[in-house]
Formats: sequence, C-alpha cells, structure tokens
Amino acid sequence: MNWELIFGQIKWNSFVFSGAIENPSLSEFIASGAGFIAVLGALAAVILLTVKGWWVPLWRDWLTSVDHKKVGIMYIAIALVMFARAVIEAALIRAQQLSAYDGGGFLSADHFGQLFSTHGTIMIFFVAMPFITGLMNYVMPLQIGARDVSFPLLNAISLMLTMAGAILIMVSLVVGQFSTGGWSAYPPFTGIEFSPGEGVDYWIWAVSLGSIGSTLTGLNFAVTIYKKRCPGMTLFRMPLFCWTTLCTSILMIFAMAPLTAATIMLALDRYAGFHFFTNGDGGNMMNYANLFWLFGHPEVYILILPAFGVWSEVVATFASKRIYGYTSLVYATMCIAVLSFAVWLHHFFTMGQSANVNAVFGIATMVIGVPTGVKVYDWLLTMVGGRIRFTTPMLFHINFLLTFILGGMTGVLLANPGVDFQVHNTLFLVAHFHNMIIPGVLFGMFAAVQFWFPKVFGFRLHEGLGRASFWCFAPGFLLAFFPLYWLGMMGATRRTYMWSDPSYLPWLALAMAGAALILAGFALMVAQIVVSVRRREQLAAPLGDPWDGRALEWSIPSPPPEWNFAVLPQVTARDPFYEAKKAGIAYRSPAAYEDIEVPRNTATAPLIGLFACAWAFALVWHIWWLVVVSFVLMWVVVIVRSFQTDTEETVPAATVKAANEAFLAAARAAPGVARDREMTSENRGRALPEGLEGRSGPVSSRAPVEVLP
Ligand code: HEA
Ligand code: HEM
Ligand SMILES: [Cu+2]
Repeated sequence: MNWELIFGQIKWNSFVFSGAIENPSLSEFIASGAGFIAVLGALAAVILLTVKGWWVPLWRDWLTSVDHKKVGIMYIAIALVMFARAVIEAALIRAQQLSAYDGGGFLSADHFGQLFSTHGTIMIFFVAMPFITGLMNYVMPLQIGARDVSFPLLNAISLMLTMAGAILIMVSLVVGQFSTGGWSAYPPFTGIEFSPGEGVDYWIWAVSLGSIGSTLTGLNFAVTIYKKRCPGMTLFRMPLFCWTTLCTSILMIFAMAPLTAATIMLALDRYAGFHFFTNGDGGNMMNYANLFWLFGHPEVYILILPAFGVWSEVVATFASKRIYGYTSLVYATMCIAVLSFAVWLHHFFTMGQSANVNAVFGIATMVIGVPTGVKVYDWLLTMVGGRIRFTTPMLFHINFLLTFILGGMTGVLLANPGVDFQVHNTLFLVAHFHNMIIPGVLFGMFAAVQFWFPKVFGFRLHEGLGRASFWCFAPGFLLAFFPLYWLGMMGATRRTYMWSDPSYLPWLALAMAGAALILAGFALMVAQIVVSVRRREQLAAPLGDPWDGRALEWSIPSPPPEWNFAVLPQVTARDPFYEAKKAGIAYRSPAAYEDIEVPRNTATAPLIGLFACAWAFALVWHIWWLVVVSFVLMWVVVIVRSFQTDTEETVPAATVKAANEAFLAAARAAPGVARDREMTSENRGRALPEGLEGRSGPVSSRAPVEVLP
C-alpha cells in the first residue's frame, strides 16, 4: 500500500514524541511533554464523559444547540482552555529568556520560535476572540430584549469553525510542528523557500477557519442589532455594551476579509507556486504586510471595544449611577471604529515609506487617543458622586483605568515615527501591547465573567477568591511587563531566545516573577470557580438581579429560560430595568402569554465543524483524498440541511406562563431589590413614566454587596 497516498506527508518522525527518542534534550522533552499532556487531557475528557454518561447530554444539549446562550458559553470554554495553554507558553518564554544569558537557556531556537508564535496566535485568535464573541453572544440579545440572534444556525457554525481552528492548533502539539513566524507570519520567511515544513500551514488553516467564523459572527450580530431590538429599544437606548458589540461587528465584517485574503494568498504561494509575496518573480511581501495590518490594526480594536462595553456596564452598576456621557461614549466608539481603518501603516514605519506617508499615519494614530480619552473621562466622572461598591469587577475596572492610560501613552509614543525607529520590534513594543491587552481586554473579560456569572448559572462566584486572584493578576501584570519598557529602551529585541548583556538580567528576573504571579492568579481563578460550584447553594442568586442591575438581562430569571423573555419587553428609557424598579413597576405580570417558537437543535453545525477540521488537517499534511472527501461532505451537510423544513418547535403559552409567573411571584416576595420596589395596587400595570430618559439616576438605596465567605 502506498503510505503517502493514505497519510500524505505524515511520517513516524512527524510525531512529537519521536524527537525526544531520536534527539534527547530538555527542549525535546518539554515539547514531548506538552504533546503528552494534550493527549492525556483528551483521554481524560473521553474517560470522564464515558464514566459519567455525559456523551449524550453533551451532544443533545450543547454541541447541537443553536441557543445563543449555550453558543456563548461554549465560546468562553474554548477561550479558557486555550488560555491555560498560552499562559503556560508565556511562562516558558519568560523562563527561557531569564536563563538564556550568553548561550544558556533550555529551549532550542526552533522550539522557542514555535512558542512565541503559538502564544501570540492562540492569545489573539483563540483566547481573546472567542472570549469577546462568547460574551457578546450571551449578553447582547438579552440586553436588546431579543429571543436569539438573527441567524442562530449561522452562529453555531461560526462557533464550530472557531472550535475546528482551536483543535487544529492543539493537534499541532502532537503531530508535526507549528510555525516559527510569529502571530503575523510575514513572508518571505513564511514562504515555502524559508519554511518548507507543515508549521506555517497549521498557522494558515487555523487562522483562516477562525477568521471565516468571525466574519460570519460580525454579519450575524450587526443584523441582530439592527433587526431584533424589542419594541421601544431605539439605538440610542441600547446599553453601551450593545453599541460596542455593533461597532466590533462592523469591524469584523470589514477587517477579517483582508486577513482571509492574506492567508489564502499565502497558501496559494506555498501550495501552488503563486508568487504574491515572494522575493522575486514579481512578488512583493509588502503586499502581505499591508493586508495583514489592514486586518491587524482594526483587530486590536475588535478586541478592546467589547471590553470598553463591559467597563461601561461595570462602572455604572457598581457606582450605582447612570453612566456619565452616554452619547459621547457612543460617538467615541464610532470614531475609534472608523479611525482604526486609517492607521495600519504604523506597524511598519520602518519598512521604507517616505517620511511624509509615515507622518500622515503617525498623526492619524495619535488622533485615536482623543476619543479614547473621552471614554476615560466619562468613566471617571461616572464614579464621581456615585456610591461605589468595591466588588471584584470594580477592582478590575479601577486597575484598568490606571494602567490602560499608561499603555495608551506608550502607544502614542510609538505613533511618532522617529521614536518608533528606535524601539520598533523591541520589548518596548511587547510591553505596549500587553499593557493594552491584559488590563484592557483580558481583565475586561475576567471582570465580565465575575459580573455575568450569576446571570448565566444562577449563583455568584466566591468574592474572596475573586479578590485574591485580582491581587495576583494586577501586580503580576505590572511586574511582568513594566520591566520590558526598560529592556526595550536598552535595546532588547522581541522574539529573542538568547542575549549577552548582563544588565538585562535583573529586569528579566522581575518579569519572570510577574509571570509567576499571573499564573498564581489564574490558579486562584480556577479555584474560585471550583469552590463556587461546590458552594452554589450558599451563593445562589436565582432571582436574576444580584447587583441591582440596570439593563434588561437582569429582569429575567438566572439562568434565563431558553426563550429569554416570556413576553418581549416594552422599553421607554435607557437603563430600562433600573427605571422600572425605581418606578415600582418591575416584575409586573404581562396581560397575556403567547406560544413561542424556538429553533430546534441540529447536527448541522458540529458536522460542518468536524469536516472543516478534517479538511484543514488534510491540507496541512497534503492528504489529498481527505481534502476532497471532507470538502464534499461539508457541502453535503449544507445541502441536506437546506431541504429541512421542520426546524423550529413551539413552546406552549401555558408552559411559558407557569415558569414566568413562578419567577415573578418569587421576585416580588424576595427581600432586597424586589422588596424595596414592591408592587402595589397603584403601580401595577402602569406604564413607565415618560421623560425618565435623560434624568440622572439616583444613588442606589441598596446596601453595598456583602463579601461572601
Ligand atoms: C487592545 C489592543 C491595543 C490597543 C487598544 C492599542 C492602542 C494603541 N496603539 Fe497599539 N498595538 C497593539 C495592541 C493595541 N494597541 C498590538 C498587539 C501591537 C503590536 C503587534 C505586533 O507587532 O505584534 C501594537 C502596536 C502598535 C504600534 C506599532 C509599533 C511598532 O510596531 O513599532 C503603534 C504605533 O503607533 C501603536 C499605537 C497605538 C496607539 C496610539 C493606541 C491608542 O489607541 C491608545 C489610546 C489611548 C490613550 C492615549 C490613553 C487614554 C487617553 C487619555 C487619558 C487622553 C489623553 C491623551 C492623549 C490625547 C494623548 N500600537
Ligand atoms: C497572561 C500573561 C501573558 C504573559 C506573561 C505574556 C508573555 C509574552 C511574552 C514573554 C511574549 C514574547 C515576547 C518576545 O517577543 O520576546 C509574548 C508575545 C506575545 N503575546 Fe503575550 N503574554 C501574556 C498574555 C497575552 C495575551 C492575553 C495576549 C493577547 C490576547 C498576548 C499576545 C501576545 C502576542 C500577540 C505576542 C507576540 C507574538 C509574536 O511575537 O508573534 N499575550 N507574550
Ligand atoms: Cu496598530
């Protein structure tokens, strides 16, 4: 039998374990160990699912679900698993750099190159992207008073494409190697001549799958926000998180396309001998740099805007005050979104444009500081005069304000081409972007988890452990990244696996200590989740409104029913739920209930994801029969689905009524918010008073959130 016909380019020595046998070294053992852990982890999951009998529920209730809430949770689960891997890789990079004085260190140059490439690629495409996408999925439809997104099946397909990409990257731990070309994968280095192996192909197909998934998500969410808002929810009554979701979705639609184009063109160069980006034959790698950063710069705002939305929700809720400067926050978000398409060139000031071109793009970049500053001042002014509750999300918010400004300022420094020539591609740059992404995006997502967890699962997270993890994360970040500003100015370049200037050592040691603290923070966060699950009875918050919330998601039970809203809400003001509580008309019984149509679960999306994953794997290894078979199967699934007509089921009005009336009765009877704003015979059935909009909300009369044991 012809091996190559069946297995393509996979050979015995493609498996990571073979390296440790043929060429034993610490670096190879670590690589094999990682492969081993991946295999063991997968095996452990299979055994757990089998022993507990969870296969059927996993398939029936989760993988085949098209419910935006479950899709959102699955996105965040992917993000957390991938974060665990990428943060360990960061610690290895740090340890290598600390020990690498004058040829020391324990990793081979090649292994080190794979580590920073997978770390960057995973963190951006398979941690930050799924995290924000999962969060937008869960929260946005609830906040606009919708029952789901506009295209629930498409939503599930986006998820499964992202999952396929993540699985492909995990497979690269075991079979073959990953790219050493960094997260931006510049040719000609990533061309076939300089990187002939499978590594770059893993990067290309994993990123392409994620990128197509994100394009579809962008379309889906933008249409949802335009079309599915509940009665009375005008655009300018939407919570700010929905505004940032809208802007991010539009950015996704326009920015992911150049990335997909770049990866496919790079693939054509590598597989079919095209020369879009080659050094000779009429190719030009600058085309790649332009396409990549035409995506890459908006990408960083795709990540930060939803986080800005989270910060707006968090600060208004925990300052117990209406957000300051709502309209200016909306316009600032729009400005940032538009400007983000006009600055991509600042990523390659040093690559040969004229000084004038650099100046134009440098100024455009600096201008983004203005709308961002508007946001910062709005958040600060929201806190002024508020009654601040120092919960974990609020601690993250204050830390965000303090550190994000510093990172923004170093961005403005980099926007000056003269300065950039000095520090481009040094650790100064690495410090800048981690300084934006970690306190801004990552901690924004952590704050969001703390904030919305009780909504999703019906019980709170343990507050003490949450604070403990915060107190590791926040100083850990400072220690891990501020020394890099110094190192960068001393000339330490990024992506270096070895160095020879002894004055680097103390700074690298500090950075290592910081990375260790961040790992400790992550461990505490995992502990927090485990402890909270165990104590869920004690931490229960089933009535849906644990923080004295403001937007519509807090007006329904926790966890929300499949149909979200028993009756679509009628909105007459911003912060509609808060205003309703204030007017004493929250938790009113609706006049009548109707049957609700919900989409049926379907195997379509997971099958498409499965075949997409097989297709990408086959492309990486040139297994041509599998390329054809999986591609055809993917389309067979699509065609079969298009003939199905019975795709929805009806929840009878009586079922909805029973569930909702039980919830409303409990909410009215409960102490706390419901009691303070008790239903009375006078206010029952009364519409929300007109003119509430624009009036600044009063300081909440509620006691601050107690710290749970
Ligand atoms: C979430 C991610 C994120 C965010 C929000 C930003 C925001 C900004 N970035 Fe950053 N950046 C990255 C992630 C991010 N960046 C990444 C990942 C890279 C490198 C990729 C790579 O090469 O691998 C990078 C690289 C990068 C470069 C390229 C440098 C080089 O390669 O040599 C430049 C240069 O101009 C730059 C500038 C800026 C600026 C001006 C902002 C501004 O938006 C910042 C605005 C914020 C403030 C200014 C603070 C708050 C404002 C006030 C308090 C008001 C008062 C202040 C003024 C009016 C100035 N960034
Ligand atoms: C949580 C703690 C983190 C630590 C300790 C860490 C550490 C590092 C280190 C040491 C590098 C290599 C620097 C070099 O080139 O010498 C790096 C690169 C990088 N990191 Fe992180 N990081 C962390 C989180 C994140 C997050 C959350 C993101 C994005 C969401 C991210 C994105 C990147 C990117 C894009 C690169 C560049 C990769 C490349 O050069 O191609 N990191 N990080
Ligand atoms: Cu940029």
